[in-house]
Amino acid sequence: MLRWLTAGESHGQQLTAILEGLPAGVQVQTSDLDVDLARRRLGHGRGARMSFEQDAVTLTGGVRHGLTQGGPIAVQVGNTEWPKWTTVMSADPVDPEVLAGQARNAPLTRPRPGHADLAGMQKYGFDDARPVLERASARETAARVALGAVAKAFLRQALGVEVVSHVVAIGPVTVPDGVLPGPQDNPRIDEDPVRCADPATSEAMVAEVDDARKNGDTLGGVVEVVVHGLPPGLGSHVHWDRRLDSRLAGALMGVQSVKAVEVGDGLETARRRGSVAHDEIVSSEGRLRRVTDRAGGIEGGMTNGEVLRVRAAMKPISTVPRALATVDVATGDAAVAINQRSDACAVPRGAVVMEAMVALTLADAALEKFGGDSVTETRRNAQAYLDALPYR
Ligand SMILES: Cc1cc2nc3c(=O)[nH]c(=O)nc-3n(C[C@H](O)[C@H](O)[C@H](O)COP(=O)(O)O)c2cc1C
Ligand SMILES: C=C(O[C@@H]1CC(C(=O)O)=C[C@@H](OP(=O)(O)O)[C@H]1O)C(=O)O
Repeated sequence: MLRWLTAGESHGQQLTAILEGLPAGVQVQTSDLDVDLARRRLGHGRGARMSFEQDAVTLTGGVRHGLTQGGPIAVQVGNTEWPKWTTVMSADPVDPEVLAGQARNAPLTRPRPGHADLAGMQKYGFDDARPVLERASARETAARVALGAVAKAFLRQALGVEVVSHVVAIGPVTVPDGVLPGPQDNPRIDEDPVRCADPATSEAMVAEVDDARKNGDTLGGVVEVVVHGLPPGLGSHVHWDRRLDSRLAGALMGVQSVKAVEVGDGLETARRRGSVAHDEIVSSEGRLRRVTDRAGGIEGGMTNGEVLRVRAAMKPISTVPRALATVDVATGDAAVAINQRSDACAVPRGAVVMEAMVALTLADAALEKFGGDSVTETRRNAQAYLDALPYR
């Protein structure tokens, strides 16, 4: 079983993450984590913080000389602005007079509709949104992305699996049907500012983000994670919490701002007749293949050996510069919501987070199926299973 945990606040010293249960012998080094962290920082619509944040990452446990050792993998991601926040975010008590002199410590009492502010203040008994937004912030996703890079390395080395993603919608601008990145075609942020695999749509998406920003507004959208090379049989039909689609949906819904998850053609499939909703099976060159992949590579809660496709819909950013109506909870008066530095559209960045969540979930399912204390053992077990499959 693979387990992972994150800790840390958006303006604290650092984020901390632990991944427990990964076999020994996975080749991974700091630069692999850096690559995905850099991808998560970029994308049209990002806010000011992402232009200077360094995501200083350190592997502090579980990896030696570029190889996992079988023990928990520990990662730290430093927050670049920490020196400005040492007092306000101090773990130890601070002299109230010193705190009072800190503008950054002024209580945030005008909760943003759509953010965690108000419900979090009510639930935890705070009269200030600071402690809520510090942990609700998607800053935390940097820690997940660092772990996701490790999970991707495992999937590639054990099973030859590639996890890629692309942006399929920003606001109302949507890619045409049938656009699907191949295993080596992960849209590159240095080539496409919104990581959309269709150039014409990408241009329209950029214009949509510019227009929203100009009007003091924000946008959401949809990302698709595409996984190539999966064997059939990850997950199970036998119990609800072992279904891979259920686990993937939970993992993706666990990302800040995700409000819907679709597997394969998802909602569109619900509108079709059965005769055109499923993926007919044919025998071709000695192998069983599907003519289509409407199911998105999952049937009965298990991978079916086809390309896995899952989509996650992110709502528009709730820190809307054209501030929304709220109530100042300190006075009870009508007010405009907190408006602080923020992304205008985080969808291209969010896609990298979704990749990480899918990679971690699949690595867990792969270890459940094939086990292995070393990656060599996992690979051998997976190969023996594939070799013994009665129908391929
Ligand atoms: C990569 C990423 C970046 C985000 N950036 C911001 C942001 O800059 N400002 C903001 O208000 N919300 C941002 N969000 C969304 C909030 O974190 C999220 O809406 C909030 O935590 C409330 O959770 P909920 O939307 O799931 O209800 C971002 C989300 C993601 C995934
Ligand atoms: C810090 C990140 O995203 C943040 C997510 C976020 C939110 O409310 O979710 C609000 C903003 O935080 P800040 O006020 O510090 O600029 C974003 O920048 C990040 O992705 O690393």
